[in-house]
Amino acid sequence: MTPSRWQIHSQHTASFRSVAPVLWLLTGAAVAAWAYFSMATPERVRHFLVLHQGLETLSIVVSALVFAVGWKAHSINPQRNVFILACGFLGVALLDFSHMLSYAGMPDYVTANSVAKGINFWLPARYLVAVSLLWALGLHWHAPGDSASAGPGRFAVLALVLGVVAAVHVLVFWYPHWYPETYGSTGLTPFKIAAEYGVIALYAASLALLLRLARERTSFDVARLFAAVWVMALSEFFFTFYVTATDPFNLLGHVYKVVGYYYLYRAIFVGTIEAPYRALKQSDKALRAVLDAVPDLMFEVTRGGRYVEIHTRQPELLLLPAEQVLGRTIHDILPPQAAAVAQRAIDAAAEHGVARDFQYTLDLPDGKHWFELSVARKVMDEASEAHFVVLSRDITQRVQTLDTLRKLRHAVEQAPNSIFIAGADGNIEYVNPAFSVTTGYSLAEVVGRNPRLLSAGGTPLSVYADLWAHLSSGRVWRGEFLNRRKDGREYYESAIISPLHDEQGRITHYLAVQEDVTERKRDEERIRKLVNFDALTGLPNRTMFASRFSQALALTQRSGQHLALLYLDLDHFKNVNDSLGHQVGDELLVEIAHRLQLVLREEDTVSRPGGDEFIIVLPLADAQHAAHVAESLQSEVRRVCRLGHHELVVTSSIGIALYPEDGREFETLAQRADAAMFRAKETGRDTYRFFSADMQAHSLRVLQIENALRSAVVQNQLALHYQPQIRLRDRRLTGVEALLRWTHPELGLISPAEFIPVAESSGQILGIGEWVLRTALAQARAWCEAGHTGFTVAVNLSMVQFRHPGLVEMVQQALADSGVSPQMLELELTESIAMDAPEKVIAIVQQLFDLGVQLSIDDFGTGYSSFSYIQRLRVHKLKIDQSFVRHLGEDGSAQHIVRAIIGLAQSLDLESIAEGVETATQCEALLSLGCNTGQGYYFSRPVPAAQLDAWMTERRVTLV
Ligand SMILES: Nc1nc2c(ncn2[C@@H]2O[C@H](COP(=O)(O)O[C@H]3[C@@H](O)[C@H](n4cnc5c(=O)[nH]c(N)nc54)O[C@@H]3COP(=O)(O)O)[C@@H](O)[C@H]2O)c(=O)[nH]1
Repeated sequence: MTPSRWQIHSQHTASFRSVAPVLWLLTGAAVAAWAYFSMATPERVRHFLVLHQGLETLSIVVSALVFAVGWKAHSINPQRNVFILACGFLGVALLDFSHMLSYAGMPDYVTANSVAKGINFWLPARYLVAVSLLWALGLHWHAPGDSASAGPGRFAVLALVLGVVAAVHVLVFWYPHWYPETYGSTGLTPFKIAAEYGVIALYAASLALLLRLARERTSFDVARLFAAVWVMALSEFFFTFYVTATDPFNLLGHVYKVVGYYYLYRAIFVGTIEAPYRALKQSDKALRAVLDAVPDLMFEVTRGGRYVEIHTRQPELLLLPAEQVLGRTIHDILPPQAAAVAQRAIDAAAEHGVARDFQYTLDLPDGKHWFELSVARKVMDEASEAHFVVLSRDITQRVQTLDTLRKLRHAVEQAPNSIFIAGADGNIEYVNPAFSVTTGYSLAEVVGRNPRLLSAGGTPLSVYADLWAHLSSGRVWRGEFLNRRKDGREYYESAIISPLHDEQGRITHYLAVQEDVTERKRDEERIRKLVNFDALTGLPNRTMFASRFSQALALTQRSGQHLALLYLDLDHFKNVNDSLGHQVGDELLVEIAHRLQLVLREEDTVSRPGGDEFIIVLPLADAQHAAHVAESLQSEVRRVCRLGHHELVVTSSIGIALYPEDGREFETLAQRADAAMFRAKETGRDTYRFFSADMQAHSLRVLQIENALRSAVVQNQLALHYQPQIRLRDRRLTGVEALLRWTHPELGLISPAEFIPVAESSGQILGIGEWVLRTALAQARAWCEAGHTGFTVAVNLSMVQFRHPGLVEMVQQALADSGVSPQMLELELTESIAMDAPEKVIAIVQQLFDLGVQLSIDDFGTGYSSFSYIQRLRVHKLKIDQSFVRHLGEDGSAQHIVRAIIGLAQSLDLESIAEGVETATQCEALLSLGCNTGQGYYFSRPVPAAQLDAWMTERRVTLV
């Protein structure tokens, strides 16, 4: 900061403060003395001469000291100002000495003494002081230690001063008349007074220079010099007042002169002697502080490693106390390995001047420490033995930190996750190898670039907004980006980005740890699809459909409208599977699923709960809309499907249930749509049906039967009736068919056509079927034992029984248990059984055949079995379905079918039997067509075994 015009530099403030009181006092005293002695004629001072001589001697001594100090200081701190003052004061001392010897009252000094002679030496002395001061102050003051600026040398100045002094002496001794009169009979002459004022004027000029210098930093004590000049100026005033040479003004002037000289001496002494020493002390202190601040162990050793000096602030790092180390060598103190390293460092320093980075370890009480040596040869004179300054730095923490950093670097470089570090400006500064592997960009390619170069453009802007909101507030961000590799491939990356802070808490970098999660996302998507979608068709599965249904229901409920649930089942899909294989069946399902979706709106959902069934929810749909959609779906399904080289036409049956009329929750609506779909099947297929009240009643009835059936066997509610099978040619009895009858105490007689399907769907048919077989065999045994043989007892096998793996064993066991000959047992398989899994069926039929039982295919003509397939089935009879027999005689087509079946049986060498024969016409027609056997009400209704005996007797039916 630049001080204001009059402001004293801070360097001088304290010094000025210390001299100010003295100056005020002396000035005040001078004014007071002047006032006091001016009022009355001052009296002569007693013993003036003694006092004068004493004061002069004092001032001569001080002047001599100024010279001595100033002259001698030149060798320490050469300053021209100082030696000018010193030389000046030598002259002053000599002139004052002559002034003292010339004083009146003293023995004559070369020539006769007088007051005037004393003044003649006095005045040149004063001018010499004033001029020396002005000259010295006018020069630039150098800092201690600087060499003197160019100009006359100190001997030249000394010679000049001595010359002036000599000239003054010559003038005063031998040419006093050249000198104007300075003292007369009335005291001081005007010349003398004017000369004194001239000195005062020179002092004033010096004071002005000093005030100017006080505003700057200087190498000398401005305040004391100012005090010296000020007091000397006061002294000069006294010398203008006195009348007689012995009055008080004269004495006071000498006193002030001595004080002034003292201040001058102090200023010179402080500036030249004290200041350099103080500076030296200061620098020594600073050096020591620097040494103390050095954190390292510092040794001075010889070439051989002998310790000469030790300096440390951490004595605990020394292996021994310093006093025990000094005088010994590194080989005495350090372990051999460390000593060898230290010696190598010293040798290297001896050769090159400096040696660095020599490391060794020491086992200290608190563990292993690493030290690093720096050695420098100490510059000494040639003759002395070479010394070396050794700095031993404990780098344990640095080594450990470097070790940690190395591990961290390896961890980052070998991390499987891609990592990058960006600066505060967001530009990349570092990427690890995994980053390059993932992105395809090398470190050099991305350094200085913004990470947005990876963006594939698909990440929502809100993700970036959230990212920067987190980072700018110093928080960690976790999220996902859709990025693009260098080769253009897109990938998903999950990222954790953290801001890195410096000690002041400012964000300096960003650290991103990222992972390519593309595969994981694909897996998740696959799992999501597996969990929620049908693997074959890609349609929502049951779980997903339930969720979509809930949404649709909620939407419908909010709007107060209707919702439709449709159950669609493909008609005779099984035939496709069986005849063309499951591959084609699957392709057909995929195609149908696709077609269904084409018909539906975006808000509609279709699902495949299994097999060839599809369930569809239509939110905000009334009956009319549902019917319209059902028709569209059916016509879309009905279109020809081209699957490979196959051309298929399939139809579908649809059941429809409406919310809220038919139910309020999914289960109820699904059950009712299913019931409606069955009704559609029953009513000829390729149609749709809405759920109705009678279907509801039917469902309840099914439930009732299912429950009641569970106790039917144990409660003895079941019975078998037998219907005769008559050979048409001779009306002989060839067999009987066992037909199940169930009489429930409350529900009454229930037809097997009603309860057998319920027993099948509830799984109870297995137990019931076995009961039928064993009961029929028991009856057969009874007939055998009664002598009625030569006919078969036919038992119906349900599809569920046939599929059961233990069927053959069960039949075998029942036969064995009954003791009935297998030939007497006939098992009726429906044509639909025969169509199920052909190879498996052929195998089971073969096993049953091998048991020796008779086998017939029931309801023949209603299925789709081919000639080649029937040929491979080891059966004995084809049983013509009663629907064809019923229309014999009235319907030409029925006759053709019956003829065809009989022809097929004949060609395969099988028996043919017609069921449902109710009239003689039918009987005749069958006979004429070549049918072997008939069964029907025309011969007999199914009757209990006891009645059958009576019937045989009554109708005189004979056994074969
Ligand atoms: N798995 C089992 N199925 C069985 C068993 N018992 C019967 N059934 C099957 O139930 C269906 C209905 O049987 P049912 O009411 O007994 O009807 C049979 C005859 O009564 C009836 N029939 C016989 N003759 C005539 C006739 O002249 N007119 C006429 N309208 N109906 C007649 O036909 C049924 C015989 O059927 P089928 O077995 O195909 O020969 C029926 O499908 C039975 O198979 C059983 O124990 N197990």
